[in-house]
Amino acid sequence: MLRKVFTGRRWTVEALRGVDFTARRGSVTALVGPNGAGKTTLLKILSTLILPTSGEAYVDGMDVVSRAAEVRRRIGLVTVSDRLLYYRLSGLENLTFYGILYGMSVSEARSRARDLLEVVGLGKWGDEPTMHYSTGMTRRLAIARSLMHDPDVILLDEPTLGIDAVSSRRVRALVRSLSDGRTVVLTSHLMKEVEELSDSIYVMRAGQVIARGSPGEIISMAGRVVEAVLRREEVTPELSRFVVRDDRGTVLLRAPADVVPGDAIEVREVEPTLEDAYVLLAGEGGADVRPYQFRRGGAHLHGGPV
Ligand SMILES: Nc1ncnc2c1ncn2[C@@H]1O[C@H](COP(=O)(O)OP(=O)(O)OP(=O)(O)O)[C@@H](O)[C@H]1O
Repeated sequence: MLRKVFTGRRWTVEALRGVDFTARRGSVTALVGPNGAGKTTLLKILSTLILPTSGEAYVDGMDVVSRAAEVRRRIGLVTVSDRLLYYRLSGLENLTFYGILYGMSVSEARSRARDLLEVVGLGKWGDEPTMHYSTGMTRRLAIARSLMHDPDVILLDEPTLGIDAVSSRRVRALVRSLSDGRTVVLTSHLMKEVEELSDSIYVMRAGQVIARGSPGEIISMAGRVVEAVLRREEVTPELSRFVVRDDRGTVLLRAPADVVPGDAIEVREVEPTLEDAYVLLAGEGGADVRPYQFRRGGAHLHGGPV
């Protein structure tokens, strides 16, 4: 069970309170949860950027603490704030530079960089300084960079944050293709994206995993879901997280059937979505949901026990 406590002189934050995590090769695993749930902290531990306070984490069966250097060689990390690109350099030069840092010869690095620019759909832009790239293009270049050393594991923190719908589609298609033979772990707040992309989902809240399963399994945790129109005064604080539209006087909810009051103005059963399950699990009161049972302690990225 992984724990991570951040401490200052006068404060302590328990970012991970005993998390058990396994991601499999050839699949996309998503970490979802409200702000502060501990998703990024978990990614940082898996990528050896920070040390766990206690517990173990493995990548390909290797302990991220005692074998950090080997783990790093097997991991590609893509984060939201990309300060690792040199804006005056072209996409090709940026990638080549990283290839050289990974020990490749200049020609080897340049050739791999050219190939990867094609993979991420930036072939035509390779010679353009990256300061001219859009946010979506920069994100794709960051993904290409994370692939330079051909890692087995790709960790992506909010890969489509801040990019437009068309670019997001390209990034999602790219992420999906990355899982071919690799282990992909991503965080996202977009439940549609998670539903579309992932094979396995961990729902985190306040440093703990409160549910995990395939998208279908997580969706089924929402039970029967209805859309209901209520008078505004009927919306209790417990119901407020289910509100999807607030017109004057009446309010539209999407909620589990059993929480909707019997005297609702209108009730209609709908197909549950991942977002419905997420709102139920991770929203206020989500802590009431009992955590699922886990088989082994620690965190594993493929190769670990299942
Ligand atoms: N370096 C740090 N020093 C102190 N506290 C930190 C540090 N990094 C994270 N935390 C705290 O740990 C908790 C978990 O943060 P984390 O960034 O892992 O959450 P998250 O699930 O990724 O959230 P978000 O969705 O907002 O990215 C938060 O309370 C955060 O404030």
